[in-house]
Amino acid sequence: MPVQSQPSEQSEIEREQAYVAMLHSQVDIHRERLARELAGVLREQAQTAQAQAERGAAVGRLNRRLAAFDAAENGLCFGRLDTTDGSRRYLGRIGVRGAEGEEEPLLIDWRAPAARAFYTATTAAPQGVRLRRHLHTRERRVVRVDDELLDGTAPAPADVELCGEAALLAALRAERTGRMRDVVATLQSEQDRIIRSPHAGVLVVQGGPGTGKTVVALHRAAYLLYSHPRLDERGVLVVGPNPVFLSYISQVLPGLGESSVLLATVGELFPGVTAREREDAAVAEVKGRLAMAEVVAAAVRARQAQVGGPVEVVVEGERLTLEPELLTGAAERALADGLPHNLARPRFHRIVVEELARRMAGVVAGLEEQIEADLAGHLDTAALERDVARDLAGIFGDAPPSDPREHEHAEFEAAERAWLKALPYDPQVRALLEWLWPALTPQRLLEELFADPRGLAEAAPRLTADERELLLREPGGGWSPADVPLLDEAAELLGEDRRAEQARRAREHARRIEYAQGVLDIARGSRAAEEENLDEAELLSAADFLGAEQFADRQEGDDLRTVAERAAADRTWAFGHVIVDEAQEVSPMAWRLLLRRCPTRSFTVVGDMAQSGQVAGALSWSQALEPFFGERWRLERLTVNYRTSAEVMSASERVLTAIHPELEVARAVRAGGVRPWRARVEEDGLPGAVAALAAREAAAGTGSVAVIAPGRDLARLAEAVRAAVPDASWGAEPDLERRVVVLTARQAKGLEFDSVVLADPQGVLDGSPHGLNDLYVALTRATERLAVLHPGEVPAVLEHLSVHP
Ligand SMILES: Nc1ncnc2c1ncn2[C@@H]1O[C@H](COP(=O)(O)OP(=O)(O)OP(=O)(O)O)[C@@H](O)[C@H]1O
Repeated sequence: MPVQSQPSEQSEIEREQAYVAMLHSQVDIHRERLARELAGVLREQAQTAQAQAERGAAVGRLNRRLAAFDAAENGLCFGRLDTTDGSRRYLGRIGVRGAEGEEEPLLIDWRAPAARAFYTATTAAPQGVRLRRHLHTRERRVVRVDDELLDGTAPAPADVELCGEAALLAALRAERTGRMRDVVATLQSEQDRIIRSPHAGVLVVQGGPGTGKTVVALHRAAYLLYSHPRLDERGVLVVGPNPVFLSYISQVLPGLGESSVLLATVGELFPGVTAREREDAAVAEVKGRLAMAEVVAAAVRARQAQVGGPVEVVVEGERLTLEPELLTGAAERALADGLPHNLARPRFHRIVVEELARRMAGVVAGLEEQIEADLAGHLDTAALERDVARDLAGIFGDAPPSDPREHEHAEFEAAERAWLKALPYDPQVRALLEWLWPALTPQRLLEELFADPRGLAEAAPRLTADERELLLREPGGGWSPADVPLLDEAAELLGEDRRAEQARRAREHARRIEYAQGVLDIARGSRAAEEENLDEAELLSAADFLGAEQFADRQEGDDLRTVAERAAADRTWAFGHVIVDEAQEVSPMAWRLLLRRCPTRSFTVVGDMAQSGQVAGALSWSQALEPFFGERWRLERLTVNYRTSAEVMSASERVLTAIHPELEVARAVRAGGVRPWRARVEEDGLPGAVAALAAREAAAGTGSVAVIAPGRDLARLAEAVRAAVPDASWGAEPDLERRVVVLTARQAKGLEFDSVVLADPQGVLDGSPHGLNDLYVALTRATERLAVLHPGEVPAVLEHLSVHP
């Protein structure tokens, strides 16, 4: 272990205080300048659409920079590196430049290459670093410094070396608040390597509980946004397993000054749909299977003129028959360029209307012919007329008269054109076209599919009858998170016919121009009236600068939403990078959705296969990712557990072995905590015992307490806990900032608490086919204390815990 020297002299702290104070005043100057610049841009008149877009971009950029300055207010500067060549660098949450002309920055951003040694220099490989100093600050005050000398005077440790061990352990010992914090000051070398790995391609990070996978994922988002400034425009998507988890991590990126990041569950990624319906894990599992892509595609195909026999329509009393082959041919032509359903629809309709028009024109021509033929039976006047005309032409040398068939053809074409115009308004024809090829929204397609046992059987022949039964439901019941990837799949295949919307916008725009013209005319009119009394300068008005169109554009206003807000509202938004946390939870159908959100396939995927709670969860990363990325992904591992004490980790060891004998338990950095224990309680006494223990834990310290229990028993236990601790929180979206929360293992995924009371481990095991994984998640949430209360026998995997006296 490197030497941890605690400079006793107050003077060291004072010295650093002076530097930190100077940094803050410099930041204040920059901030003021930025605020002035922003106010100036907001005052500017953007007169064209392009200028408006540029103004919007400038406002976004300045706002982001101001947010970064604000976020850096706490912990602005947290480190110092002294090198063997005598130079010194300060590191912080943002970079701070000195006065004009000064080359060296006053503070180096933690993401800059020059900051890297702070996270990676070790006694064995000091990289020219002599001293690494951690500065602990409270608001703008320096309260402590921790030093490590890497100059070779200390022996290299035999085990893995921690960077800034004192600062790290202090961070890990701090009580949990219900919100994750950033750890820029104490990132470890293996984490740093992953955070800075190249942006392109797919990076998979496997690590046991508490190894900092979430920490790495979020700091990587901040790193990528810093080192690839263009990413700011497309934004980064961070996907988490549930809203509770997202609220737990929600402060980290804003705290790092990054706002171009959208945090969402997969269920939140279809704008306009709130997927809150709960459903059985078995139903969600079927919906998540890759085979569902084919089911949705078949359901769409079934709505594209798939008829069992000839189709008839009556127009003006005429019965016309369309053969199935004709309709199939029309469908193929409509889809020829790979158009989605709703965009191919007008084409299909046109082809069918053309056919009907041709037939109607033919019918009418046929009728005329019939009448003429009847007349000809009496006298062939037409032939006679033709002979006379030919004779006359021979006498006077005229061109021979045109072939009457040409005339008939022209008549036919005119009739056809008339029908082409008229048929789309014929109610019967319209009904037929709508039936053959309806306009579909993803919602309508799925609601109709899931309400129709026959249609579902045809679309999903590879599912068993029982599996199809799981999918059937009444329409109008709302959407579940597992429906969202299906809606997205349907949206891709259906496409959106935006012509109506575009026409509406065009009309609206024209109306605005007309209105603007009126305003300008009034302005000019009133000026003419006042001209005699006013100076030239005072006469300048909107009318002098703007045309009606520009004026109308200005009325429409700028789009000042952040990148994250715009991305959240747009299903087709392409993110620059996607981070998937707890990725072992992501179903194949959800992967397809995520791939669409990032066509460049730039992904960071973090998770732990041992914590998979999916019924048909993938057993390995290869199995999970191969269908989407093939072999094109890199695997990194995190091996050190920062959350859980060695004692708590060893309590969960047998569970891990039962799940995946080949997975190694992550090495815990902290030992010497409280030993986990178990106690048997009477079945009836479980709620009372859980409540009493939760109340005791809450009273014992200031840290957070979680009761983790099987879903089927959650309400009963939560009520008992609330009787003892009235402000305890539970439910669909529990408030993590309360001292005591009651959760299922599924809800607790990714979270951590100072103390965990696990109620009824057998119930957790029995609650899902992946009960062992859920139990593993529950056990590994504790940072300090873990107690297990079991009604009846203890599950074998927990037998080794010491029994509470
Ligand atoms: N370098 C670090 N410095 C300080 N704290 C750290 C560091 N790395 C991780 N931690 C802390 O360890 C805890 C666990 O981190 P995190 O939640 O990222 O782990 P995880 O691998 O995602 O865990 P799980 O799989 O159980 O969800 C958090 O409190 C985090 O702040």
